[in-house]
Amino acid sequence: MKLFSASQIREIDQATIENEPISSIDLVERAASTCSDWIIEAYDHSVSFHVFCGMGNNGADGLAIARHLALAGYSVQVFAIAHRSSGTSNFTRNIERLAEVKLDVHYVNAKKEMPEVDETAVAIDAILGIGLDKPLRGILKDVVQAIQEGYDHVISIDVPTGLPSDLDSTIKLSECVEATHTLTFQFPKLSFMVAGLGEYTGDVHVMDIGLDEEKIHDIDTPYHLTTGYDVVGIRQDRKAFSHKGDYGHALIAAGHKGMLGAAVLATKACLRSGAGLVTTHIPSMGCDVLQISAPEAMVQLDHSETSITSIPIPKRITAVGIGPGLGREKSSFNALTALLEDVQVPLLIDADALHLMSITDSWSKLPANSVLTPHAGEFHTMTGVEFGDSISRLEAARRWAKDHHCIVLLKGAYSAICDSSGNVYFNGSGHPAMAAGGSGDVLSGLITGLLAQGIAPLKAAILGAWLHGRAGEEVAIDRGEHAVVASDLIDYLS
Ligand SMILES: NC(=O)C1=CN([C@@H]2O[C@H](COP(=O)(O)OP(=O)(O)OC[C@H]3O[C@@H](n4cnc5c(N)ncnc54)[C@H](O)[C@@H]3O)[C@@H](O)[C@H]2O)[C@@H](O)CC1
Ligand SMILES: Nc1ncnc2c1ncn2[C@@H]1O[C@H](COP(=O)(O)OP(=O)(O)O)[C@@H](O)[C@H]1O
Ligand SMILES: [K+]
Repeated sequence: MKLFSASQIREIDQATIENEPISSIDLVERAASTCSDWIIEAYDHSVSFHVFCGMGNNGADGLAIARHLALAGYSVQVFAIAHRSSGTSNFTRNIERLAEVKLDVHYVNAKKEMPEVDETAVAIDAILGIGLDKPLRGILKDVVQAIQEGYDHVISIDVPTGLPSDLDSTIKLSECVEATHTLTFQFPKLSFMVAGLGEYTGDVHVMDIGLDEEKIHDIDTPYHLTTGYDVVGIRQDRKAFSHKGDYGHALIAAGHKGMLGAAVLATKACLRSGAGLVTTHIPSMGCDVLQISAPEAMVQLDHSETSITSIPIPKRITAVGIGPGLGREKSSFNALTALLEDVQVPLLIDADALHLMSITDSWSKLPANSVLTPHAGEFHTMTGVEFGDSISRLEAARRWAKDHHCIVLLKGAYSAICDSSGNVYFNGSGHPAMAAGGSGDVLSGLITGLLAQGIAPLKAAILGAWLHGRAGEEVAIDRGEHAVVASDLIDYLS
């Protein structure tokens, strides 16, 4: 799915109005009825809705939603926030239409005019959407604060009020509605994808409002969100007369004393990727551990008992993954450097291997099209980008992928897969249950196995991240989000 900036979304809105054709007021009506349908499905009549509306089109959506909910028999109160002297024509027309359901509008000019809140009240935030063009001040700031303080449950329409939609917005986040649900029109907004901003949306629900498909197709954007639809066909169905040799042979180089579990996790995930054969190179002390926990894998033992010191590449290997639990010893660095010179097949670099390359500044040796899978900490070591600044981190990852002709899979809640042409594919699956040690080892084993099957590096990264996240979602349902460990993810790979 393509993701767009606020100005591109306006262009698509406009194209819809002109080409369908549909009037702006009818488009607002369509947007509002998709939201009210969703709300009616999700809430019974024991709740009462306090609908807060700005004076632009987001507010117009709110007024129309209020009308639909009143028609459906809900208790509804409507509050218009007087942040400017007059509303848009869509706003004014929807104010008039409230008379059809005998709803009054309460204009809020000061915080003290906010309603009393009881435990049945659910706030609907239709104050500002993609039109946010400056930080909230005055009455807007006060109202957002009052919503934050007063309501446990908030449904934001399109965008939580106060949240910039774009990644390059110059508006510093100050006051912002923290939504329970965000009903967003047609596309999640770019800011939803990054830490520090995405937290404000709560659960995101995409409302299809039938925007112009041709325009969506024609407008270029570097940003994409992977959905189940996007990964269909990346991995081919297995052929009836195929054999293991048809599905590649992966080499995993992982583990040192005290971190052999990382090698086990990566190996088991690689086996579950569909790769025909998996060989794991480990320190010799790991032999029994690996053979018992992953009997399907072949083991190649290092001369060293406790760490990896050289990595011969067996014949007919079709992809190599290096890094999980590798350790940071000089001898392992030497093994890594020799591997970089020898390797002729797709390569994935993760974890300690990324660290070793960073502290020795060995990036010039990186083979083109390699897949790197850093988390924020590893990416900080690679580039020096501050840990807390998710937008700069994303930009730096895009630059890095371009400069080094590689794929950077920046891990996080919406992992960002950056390619060498500047595209970013956010991963749309996943669950916070996955925020636990070893999850990343599973991902790197899985992607290595996909590379081994001949899937191109970008597609392997996209599919691997998707399957990994789906496993997290499924296991969180079955085990409960607190009890998930990385091994569980392997059991749920499909
Ligand atoms: N254009 C269309 O036909 C559609 C628009 N839709 C809705 O329209 C919204 C966008 O509408 P608008 O462009 O009217 O913008 P908003 O309703 O988001 O904002 C209204 C106006 O408030 C002002 N404003 C922004 N930030 C402010 C601040 N911090 N302090 C004071 N004033 C501020 C701006 O002048 C802005 O244009 C979308 O988010 C969506 O909810 C949907 O109904 C779908 C169709
Ligand atoms: N809140 C979250 N939501 C979705 N996925 C997450 C979340 N937190 C972590 N993950 C995923 O879990 C994995 C964690 O990887 P990583 O931090 O490298 O773990 P480790 O180093 O312990 O193996 C990544 O793939 C990341 O995308
Ligand atoms: K809003």
